[in-house]
Amino acid sequence: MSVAAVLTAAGSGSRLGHALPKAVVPVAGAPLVVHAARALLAARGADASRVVHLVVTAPAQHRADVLRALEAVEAGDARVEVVTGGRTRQESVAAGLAVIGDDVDVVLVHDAARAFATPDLVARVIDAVRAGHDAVVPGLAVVDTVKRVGEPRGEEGWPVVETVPRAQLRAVQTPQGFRRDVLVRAHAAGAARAGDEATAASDDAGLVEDAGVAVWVVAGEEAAAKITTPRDVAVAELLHGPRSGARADEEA
Ligand SMILES: Nc1ccn([C@@H]2O[C@H](COP(=O)(O)OP(=O)(O)OP(=O)(O)O)[C@@H](O)[C@H]2O)c(=O)n1
Ligand SMILES: C[C@](O)(CO)[C@H](O)COP(=O)(O)O
Repeated sequence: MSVAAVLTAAGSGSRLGHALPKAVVPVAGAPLVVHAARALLAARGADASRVVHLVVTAPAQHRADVLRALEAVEAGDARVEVVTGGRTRQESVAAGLAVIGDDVDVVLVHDAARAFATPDLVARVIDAVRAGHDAVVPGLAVVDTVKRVGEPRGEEGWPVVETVPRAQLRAVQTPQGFRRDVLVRAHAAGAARAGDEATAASDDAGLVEDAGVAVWVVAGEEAAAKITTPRDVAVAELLHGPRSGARADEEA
């Protein structure tokens, strides 16, 4: 089974507030995009399938930074390519998808912002597509009670409309995996939404659902949490940085 991946790294990282785009910000010894690329390229499905073509989306003004960062990735015989991303994540994924050949069976879509997702998670997603699911997402059970709210009332707050039964909810992560033809059709059908953050899909599985195709959830992992704010970076440094190993040694 031939697998390609689109690694989204074209966002600005406005909530992180760093001078560089988020994907090239160094965390735990390497830029986020490098950690994410390494996990994708290290993964092996049960039939030894692996990513043979990695397409990374970069901000137009920072293509050179992304290319330079990726020089640190040992790609073996996999092809690594950088394309310019779009105005939204959906547009960026579409730009990546456009350069993937039709000889590819499975496409993974992964966020550089989920830099510490493990190769095991990547392999789990590949295997679920291989097992016959058209679209697969990793998900975690929701630990908070979730309320649906109505329109805000000034600065005061929001009225609660209902409590959503959380046993049925999953917080969805990346990498998400798709049969290539299914993902291409879903992006084509949703293309009119792509240019504006207000209408764009927040994940690729959402586009596939809208196209009437069933989506399957496999177990996600805490390591695949999205790095959005400076606090997330601080947590990632503690969990994955050099001091995390030192602490483990001290405790042993
Ligand atoms: N036009 C865009 C916007 C986002 N992304 C990517 O989509 C992923 C998820 O987006 P998010 O975490 O929201 O990143 P940013 O858009 O960079 O962050 P912010 O919303 O804080 O600006 C990231 O890997 C980001 O690089 C992308 O490739 N193209
Ligand atoms: C794709 C995603 O990571 C799944 O949870 C998420 O929807 C990305 O959202 P963002 O608003 O673009 O960060």
